[in-house]
Amino acid sequence: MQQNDKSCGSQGGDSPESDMPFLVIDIGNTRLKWGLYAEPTPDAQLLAHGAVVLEDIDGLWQRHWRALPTRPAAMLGCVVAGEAIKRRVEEQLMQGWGLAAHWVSSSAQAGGVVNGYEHPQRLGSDRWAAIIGARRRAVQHDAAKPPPVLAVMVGTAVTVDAVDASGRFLGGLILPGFGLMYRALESGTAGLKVPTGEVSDFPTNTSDALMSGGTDAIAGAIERSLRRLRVQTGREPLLIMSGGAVSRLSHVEEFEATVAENLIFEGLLTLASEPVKRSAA
Ligand SMILES: Nc1ncnc2c1ncn2[C@@H]1O[C@H](COP(=O)(O)OP(=O)(O)O)[C@@H](O)[C@H]1O
Ligand SMILES: CC(C)(COP(=O)(O)O)[C@@H](O)C(=O)NCCC(=O)O
Ligand SMILES: [K+]
Repeated sequence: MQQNDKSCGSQGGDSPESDMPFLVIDIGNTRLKWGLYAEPTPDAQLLAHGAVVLEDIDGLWQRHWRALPTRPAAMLGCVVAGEAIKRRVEEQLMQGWGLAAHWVSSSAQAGGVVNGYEHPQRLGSDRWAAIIGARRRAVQHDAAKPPPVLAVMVGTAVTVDAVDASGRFLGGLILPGFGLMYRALESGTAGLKVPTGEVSDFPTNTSDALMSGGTDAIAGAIERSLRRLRVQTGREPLLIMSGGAVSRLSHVEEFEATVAENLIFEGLLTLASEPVKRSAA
């Protein structure tokens, strides 16, 4: 997993000269993740990447970006954290590189996906990017007959989003992530503390019971969505998972998942590579 450090910046091997180095940014409710790619295409080489918790957002330029040998020529991001956080990132991009920020808004159709949300613009833009990244992987999997795909993001919240074989986003679930579940249990009860337990089928102590309960809540939601998508489409869906806490599901044996560490980046690059109108916010 590449993005689990509290605040890490790293530079990948060789940095080939590129006409159009491209920065992608995903600002969630816990962390900002960034990636610098050689060009704005989905198969571009990842030159450098990092993550920072939102409390440390003001150190992005000093601690992550200032020392990069390659200057991005443009950027595209998605942000579901508040307006204030977005501004602080925009300021650093502008002051450091003179770079104007461009942010994805969810739309009725983009990147090969038709958005089935009742109000397409209200879909979280991070979900939209992940859905577009997942659909691209389904097309890559079988270009002639792409399978339906379930895009699961395990971050602050967990989202489970279904795309059918034609590339239509059918809808999806939002549930609390591991941290939110455990904090809710801790603050809502007198006797529970955040667990460091093990997952087991029939837990026999409090820590294991909490750890297993949280894992089963999320794994169960995935299993149910997977089953519904299978029934609705009559085909075996692809299951693609990503997000900072995705490794907590790695031992779940009930389903076979592909972990795509940079699923949101893949979606952002897909969007960047197609000529569409975007608002410079
Ligand atoms: N260093 C870290 N700091 C904070 N959360 C981390 C860290 N490493 C892993 N995590 C886990 O990843 C989750 C955040 O994942 P992420 O995908 O960055 O969320 P978001 O996109 O909502 O900000 C946290 O809830 C936590 O479970
Ligand atoms: C569901 C989310 C909170 C997930 O946020 P995250 O866990 O990535 O921080 C975010 O995508 C969001 O605020 N969505 C808007 C509501 C919606 O998608 O319906
Ligand atoms: K996210």
